[in-house]
Amino acid sequence: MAGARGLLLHGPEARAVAPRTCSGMPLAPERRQAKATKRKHQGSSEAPPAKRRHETAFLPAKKPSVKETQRTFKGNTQKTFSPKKYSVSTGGGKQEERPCIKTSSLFKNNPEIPELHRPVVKQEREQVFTPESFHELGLHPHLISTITTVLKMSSMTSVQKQSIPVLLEGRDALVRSQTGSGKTLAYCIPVVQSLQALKSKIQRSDGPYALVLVPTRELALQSFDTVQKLLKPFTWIVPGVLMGGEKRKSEKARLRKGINILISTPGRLVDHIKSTKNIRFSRIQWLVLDEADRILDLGFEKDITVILNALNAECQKRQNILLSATLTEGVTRLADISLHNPVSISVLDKSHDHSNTEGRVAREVALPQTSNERDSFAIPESLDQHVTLVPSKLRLVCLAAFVLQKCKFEKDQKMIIFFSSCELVEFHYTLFLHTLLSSSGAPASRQLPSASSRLKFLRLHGNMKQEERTAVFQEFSHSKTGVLLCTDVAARGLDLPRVTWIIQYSAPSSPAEYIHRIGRTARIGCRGSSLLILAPSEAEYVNSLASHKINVSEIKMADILSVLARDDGFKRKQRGNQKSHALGPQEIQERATVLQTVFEDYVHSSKRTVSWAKKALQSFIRAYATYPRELKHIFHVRSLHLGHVAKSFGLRDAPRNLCVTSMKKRKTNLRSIMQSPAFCLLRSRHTPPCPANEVMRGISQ
Ligand SMILES: Nc1ncnc2c1ncn2[C@@H]1O[C@H](COP(=O)(O)OP(=O)(O)OP(=O)(O)O)[C@@H](O)[C@H]1O
Repeated sequence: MAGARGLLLHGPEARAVAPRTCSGMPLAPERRQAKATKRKHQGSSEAPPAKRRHETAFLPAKKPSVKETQRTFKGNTQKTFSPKKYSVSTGGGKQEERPCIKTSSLFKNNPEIPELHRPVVKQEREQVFTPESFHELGLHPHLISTITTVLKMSSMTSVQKQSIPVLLEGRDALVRSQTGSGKTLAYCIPVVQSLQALKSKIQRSDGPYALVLVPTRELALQSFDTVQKLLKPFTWIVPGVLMGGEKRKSEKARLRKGINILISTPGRLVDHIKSTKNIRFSRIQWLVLDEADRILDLGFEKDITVILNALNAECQKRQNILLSATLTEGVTRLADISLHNPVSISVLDKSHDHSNTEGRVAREVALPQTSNERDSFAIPESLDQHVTLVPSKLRLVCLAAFVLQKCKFEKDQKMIIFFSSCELVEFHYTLFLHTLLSSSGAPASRQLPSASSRLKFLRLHGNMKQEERTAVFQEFSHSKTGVLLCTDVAARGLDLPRVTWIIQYSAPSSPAEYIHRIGRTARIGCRGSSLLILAPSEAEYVNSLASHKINVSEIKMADILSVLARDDGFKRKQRGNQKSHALGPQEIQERATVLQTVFEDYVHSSKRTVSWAKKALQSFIRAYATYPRELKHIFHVRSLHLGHVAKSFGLRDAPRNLCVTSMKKRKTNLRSIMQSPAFCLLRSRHTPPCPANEVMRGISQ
């Protein structure tokens, strides 16, 4: 079984992997194929020799010769440990004798890790700060004092220096600058400056003068917070946020009272446009689309059209701004229809092209039309990007070792780990909570992550209730340390201070996604690092990144695993007077096996946990099948070795009856379902919209 791939799913298991909406509801009943058909092996660099078929077999119960007990990382609970034979117990410390299991070796029959011949490319650079202060902009003195005393900022960033005067002149603009370069204030300052200066003083009951659209709820909250701070001296201007997750009734009540600067996710606004009579746009002077390309990615294009039509019906003249760190063809199209004679602002440091000129700011009138202009991205200079190649079997231990290395042995580390689906986030979050926390001195399972002072896990994804999402966002934001496991819901625009590491455990599906994920660190000139974890068969992705002027340097898997040598909690118990090995590769491998065993113990502690791990594996495969066509030669389900991937879910054997063969059909079905009016209505009523790709990958807002 370990070698079986591409098996069909049917019955209850098929329902378990049926594509879901953000709230976890099945999108539509789909016809399942009645018969299971096995796919033949196809050549792949992940395919190990035939021997592997015998590796992961459940053996009949056999009395262990030496009494063995559960391992935790503390290293003092176990009596003996054998990587081949051991008993299983629950993560909560309750011992439970199980049949003796024979596990496959983590380090045998893995595909070879290829040498990475990465092309070194010259990355685009932007200068973050300028020497100029906000005083030079001619802003209201109270606004300046708010910026300097409340926000504690003195000099402008490049994008602010370039955008604010243009926007104060009344021009439309398409603004592109690297992540964490201060784009939010680049539009908030001119909006507040112009609204406070209006001759007839704004009344709350006037309704919106400015409308800011953002793709996610967390970003809506964050932008609202910034606007609120800037408005401190101008108490007559009222900001407000609409973002779903809150009762529509209370949002309606706030709209009725009046909101002058309205920040919203597109879906929720459309909802109100259709159902709330109190929403008026006759006074709108500003329309801002922040993270414009993401708004389109998430399938909000229709919603944007509804909003533009509603605005145009009531007011013709307004200033429009589109902002993002990355631009897509869709944004250029959107710019064409929503911007009037715009200025295109791009903050690229061209000093390496013009040896005697300083980093300068490009202020172009023409919008970037060619894919070349769009496809190369500036990355903060203070961001060190890494990649590591890890065979599928070793992915989980490698991730855990990296987390332990940073968060247990180094000070003040704050990390975000990106996964491709809500299910994957939930799985790894729960697994780490029940296994890794016990190693750091916390009283084992059923403990809230915050119970451990050394390791703290949080998670954020679209299947969570809004109150929980907000609480996690706030907690991680204010925390000095911790590990946030999340979907791409946290990839855009979120300004989470002091994040030191970004891990991409699931590779992104586009360079833009890559840029935004890593952009959660190294913000506003701070230092930060990122690590992309790839399988050996995915090594070519490094070249794909290089074609977008993205440079990554390699960290060897062995170096990541070597951290296990620092913690005797992973040590294999020696029998009798047996001398401990020197901490060479052999000992590291043994310790990695101990770590893997802890995961497997937890996963196999009950039928429920096994089935939960299988569902997570299904979600992984489903997500893997949805990489865009241009990346399919790198990420193709056929190159996955199911038995090996299963191991990275703590499963000792490749589950039967997993289906990946009907993905294509399902994808088509999903697209048509999502485009149907019924689905649009459903998603606007119950959930924020997800693009077809994201629903299929299980990602939701
Ligand atoms: N002039 C400034 N001086 C110091 N800090 C600033 C300045 N402008 C903005 N910041 C801070 O920089 C951080 C990043 O700003 P912001 O979130 O606006 O970046 P961004 O360009 O929108 O990033 P992304 O593309 O990821 O959305 C914020 O914490 C913000 O408060």
